Amino acid sequence: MTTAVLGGGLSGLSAGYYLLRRFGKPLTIYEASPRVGGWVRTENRKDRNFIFESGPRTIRPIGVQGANTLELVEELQLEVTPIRRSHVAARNRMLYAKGQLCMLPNGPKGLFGVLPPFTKPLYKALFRDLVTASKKAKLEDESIYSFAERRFGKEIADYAISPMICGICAGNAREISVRFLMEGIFEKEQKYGGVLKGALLARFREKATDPKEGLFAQGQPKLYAQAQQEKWAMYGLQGGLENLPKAMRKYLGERDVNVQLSNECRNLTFNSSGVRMTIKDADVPVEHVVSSLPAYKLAPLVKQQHPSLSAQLLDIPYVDVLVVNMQFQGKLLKQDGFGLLVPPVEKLPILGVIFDSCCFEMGDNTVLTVMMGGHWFNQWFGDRPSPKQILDLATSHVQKILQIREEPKFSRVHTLHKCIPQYTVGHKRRVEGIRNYIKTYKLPLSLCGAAYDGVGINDVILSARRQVEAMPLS
Ligand SMILES: Cc1cc2nc3c(=O)[nH]c(=O)nc-3n(C[C@H](O)[C@H](O)[C@H](O)COP(=O)(O)OP(=O)(O)OC[C@H]3O[C@@H](n4cnc5c(N)ncnc54)[C@H](O)[C@@H]3O)c2cc1C
Ligand SMILES: C=CC1=C(C)c2cc3[nH]c(cc4nc(cc5[nH]c(cc1n2)c(C)c5CCC(=O)O)C(CCC(=O)O)=C4C)c(C)c3C=C
Repeated sequence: MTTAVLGGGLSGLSAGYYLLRRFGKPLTIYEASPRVGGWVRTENRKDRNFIFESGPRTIRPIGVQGANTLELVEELQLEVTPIRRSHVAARNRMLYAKGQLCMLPNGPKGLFGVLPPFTKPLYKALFRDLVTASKKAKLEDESIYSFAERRFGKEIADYAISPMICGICAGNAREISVRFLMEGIFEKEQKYGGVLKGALLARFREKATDPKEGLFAQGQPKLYAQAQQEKWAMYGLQGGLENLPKAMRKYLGERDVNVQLSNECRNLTFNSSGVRMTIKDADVPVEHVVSSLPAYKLAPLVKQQHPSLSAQLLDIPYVDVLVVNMQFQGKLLKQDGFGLLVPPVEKLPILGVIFDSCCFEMGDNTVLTVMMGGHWFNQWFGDRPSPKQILDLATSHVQKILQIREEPKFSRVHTLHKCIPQYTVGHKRRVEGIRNYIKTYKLPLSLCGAAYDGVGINDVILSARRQVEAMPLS
């Protein structure tokens, strides 16, 4: 079967990897830009011993998705930098709220004291869940904010859940589906009438299944076993995360997979023998296409023949994020940790700050990444400030919150346009609708990537694998 992949981000490269494994060649990956990696981008300042990441920097080694990525990392022989659960970056996560830096609890003891910004011990929120009956009418979906408020109260929704949503999709918890992060918890709550009740009763009443079953023919990946044994909370890659797409490109290239850079796909026409792709201005026929493109980029390609599919794809919204990387000379942080998030109720123009030089060894440097915008991009940055204004805003907030007097020695400002999809209420149904359309019209098209099955690195790699494995063999 002749296959093509659209997009050379992590999901497209993964689709290439799994297609090669399942179907062999011929296989071509078309990438619009002159590089692979999509949002994964590292600036490695070897001369000064620090790294700037404008996209992701860590991966979680958890669950089936985590094991799957580690299998790939092992196959590519990449050098990982584990962050163990005992590491300060895994233990210390902070909020900036009510004018102060607040450490989030990192163990059961933290449930019993009153920890700012919360005004009551957290066990009371759990008690509330235990004694609050669920609504009689079962819900298909709701926002993660309304779920958290309903079960645990407004304070948890404002100061725990809302910042967490900012730190994963730069989104507004009042719009994001509870199924995005808490599908299992939500379903048990609906079934058993409470989160704690659900967790306890499901233990006795439901048979546990191993979601990894069937995924690893030769047993679970060695690196995954090592991560579990050594209690990794997350990991990065030596030299930065961009080494992952670079290594994938090299691996595919060495096996004669054609990775065509600066080759944008401009149209797709489906016919009885497959698909005709318009790549730049040339017509290229293939039997099956795997698209890893953001949904809003795929929409115009199918609009002519399938306007309804195109409209459904456009129903998946995206947000813009501003990323400001800064390097300071010397160790300047008073409190080490992964970083801080700013709850949206604080109404500040920053979403949070990541303490890169605490997560990874960067010599005598303090490296920070400030993230801004997301759901609130237009509210704060609608009049398109200059990079200098953005840098000044980020610097002044870092100086105030972290009590740093210095100016950054090096900095970078990136505007990431439509970089992260928003799984708003009803997302799961929306994706089912899109995939059902493709099935009904028997289109030789598979969809993977951040738009559909999860926004993290692990999710997009597994999404590619599952889509390739679901393709018919001929
Ligand atoms: C600021 C930020 C921080 C993040 N942090 C983390 C983190 O810490 N951990 C984590 O797990 N995940 C993180 N993520 C998420 C992670 O980066 C994404 O899950 C992942 O990069 C998405 O990969 P993708 O291949 O699905 O999409 P993309 O990276 O968007 O790749 C799509 C590719 O398609 C190409 N393309 C577009 N149109 C066309 C066309 N018409 N023809 C051909 N090619 C085209 C694009 O140029 C691009 O290369 C973060 C994301 C952002 C934005
Ligand atoms: C502490 C500050 C953080 C900021 C600021 C932040 C911004 C930010 N993150 C994403 C996208 C993702 N982040 C992911 C993981 C992740 N992010 C943080 C913290 C901040 N993120 C942490 C501690 C983690 C690790 C998760 C954990 O261990 O609990 C992920 C992957 C999620 C997954 O399922 O693995 C994504 C995706 C954006 C877009 C963003 C911009 C504001």
